[in-house]
Amino acid sequence: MLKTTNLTYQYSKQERKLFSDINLEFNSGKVYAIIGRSGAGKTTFLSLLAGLDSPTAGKIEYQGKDLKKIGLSNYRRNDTSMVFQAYNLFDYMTAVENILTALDLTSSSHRGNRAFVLELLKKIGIDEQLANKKIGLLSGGQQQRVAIARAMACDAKLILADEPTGNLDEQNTQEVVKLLLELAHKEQRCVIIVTHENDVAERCDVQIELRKGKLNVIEGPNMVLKI
Ligand SMILES: Nc1ncnc2c1ncn2[C@@H]1O[C@H](COP(=O)(O)OP(=O)(O)OP(=O)(O)O)[C@@H](O)[C@H]1O
Repeated sequence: MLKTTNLTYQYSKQERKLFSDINLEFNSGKVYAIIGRSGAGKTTFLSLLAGLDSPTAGKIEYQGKDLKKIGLSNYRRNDTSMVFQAYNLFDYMTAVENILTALDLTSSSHRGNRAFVLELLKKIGIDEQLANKKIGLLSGGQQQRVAIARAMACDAKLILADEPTGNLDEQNTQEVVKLLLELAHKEQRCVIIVTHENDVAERCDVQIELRKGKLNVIEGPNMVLKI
């Protein structure tokens, strides 16, 4: 679904290359965890996959088409959905309004469908009363679930999340990971997350470790492929 070829990035000519010649494929139906030390370049790597920035060299293809050809803003709008650690929800809107607003920006068949949004929120444990509260009145875990529901509501096949459990307690972390796994396994989406939490990474289908500008792929228990 998403493929990188010789992907290389450096912030500027004066800086060292953060990573180089990364060749990877991401497929639907799986959750990928990008792991590595602080400063290894995880967020930068994710932002390239999300079409927020362009590679210094190499390319990224989505369903066989270069992101440059698709156009980064088209790609972001139609094919991806991002879940940020800081949720990126509008405080002055309710949970339902946040998702309806996000849907308005897409070509989803669910645009304007309040009942659909309420049903989706209910599915992930946000009842109608909570769904109609202003976002600022919800807990961190509830807000993160709303952010995930927003990604679920949009039809994007690719869901990218930067530290989606970064500031959640153990129970909420488990629930959010379960939701992300369901998105991949039940809805055949491709989910790519950055995480520094080992127990979260271990529950994902594939772990990708970014280290010294190269990647190690760990698929399944104890299987390490060096590329
Ligand atoms: N806009 C920028 N300009 C120059 N250098 C940057 C910029 N953003 C990040 N960097 C540097 O690039 C390196 C990788 O940053 P990045 O945020 O991708 O790492 P990370 O692995 O996600 O780290 P963390 O786990 O701490 O969030 C760091 O050394 C960082 O200082």
